[in-house]
Amino acid sequence: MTKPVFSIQEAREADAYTINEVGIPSAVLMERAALAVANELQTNEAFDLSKTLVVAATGNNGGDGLAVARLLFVQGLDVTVLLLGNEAHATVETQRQLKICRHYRIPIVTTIADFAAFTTIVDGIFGVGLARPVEGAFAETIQAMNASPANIMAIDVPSGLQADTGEILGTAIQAATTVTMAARKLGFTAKSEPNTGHVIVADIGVYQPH
Ligand SMILES: NC(=O)C1=CN([C@@H]2O[C@H](COP(=O)(O)OP(=O)(O)OC[C@H]3O[C@@H](n4cnc5c(N)ncnc54)[C@H](O)[C@@H]3O)[C@@H](O)[C@H]2O)[C@H](O)CC1
Ligand SMILES: [K+]
Repeated sequence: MTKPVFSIQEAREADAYTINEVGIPSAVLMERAALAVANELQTNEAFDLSKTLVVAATGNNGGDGLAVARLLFVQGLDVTVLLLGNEAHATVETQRQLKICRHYRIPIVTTIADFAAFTTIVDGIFGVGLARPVEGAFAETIQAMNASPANIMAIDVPSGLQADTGEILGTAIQAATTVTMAARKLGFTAKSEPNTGHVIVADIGVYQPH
């Protein structure tokens, strides 16, 4: 039986158990995570998908974001990817998703002049891997995303929120909706509602060891 709320540790253990013991490839988990996010974007009327920006960093949260961008793109939707961080540091799964986005020639940029030009923004910057206060270009990007009129969809954790404590590490995304994988996170309390927005738990086939 899987607990309804995970700590970061439990999320990582469940992820590792599913991949290494159950044998479901991490790429499958990433695809299921992306499908859950893309489905919510396409069925929730709060999200106007006329012009979507997916902001991705180089961890697996970014990989989820890149897969979301591709899923929207193949539906004929107008999608742009803003890639943050050093691509050379990207995880294996995120490198795979970058390659797929490039196959489809999805626009991938490293700067955005006007975030207000977008009707929906997807936050694929940091998930449970947030390890220190957000600074520099990452902080500026989060602040520009929050300042835009677009509704924000956060993937797994609103970036900048510490998923165990609900603490804001420097600055954090203010999402309309967060689609979180496998279980709510400990830090998703009433106090962090301005950052998480409405929380949806996606069953992506990740369960705790039993
Ligand atoms: N739970 C599941 O079963 C699944 C989760 N998925 C997604 O994977 C992320 C976790 O991915 P991970 O690579 O561990 O880390 P993140 O992408 O969250 O980000 C960490 C990344 O960013 C760097 N970093 C951390 N803090 C900072 C900072 N303050 N400034 C700059 N850079 C920072 C760090 O070095 C890492 O590179 C999870 O949230 C889900 O979205 C799977 O895709 C599907 C299954
Ligand atoms: K995120």
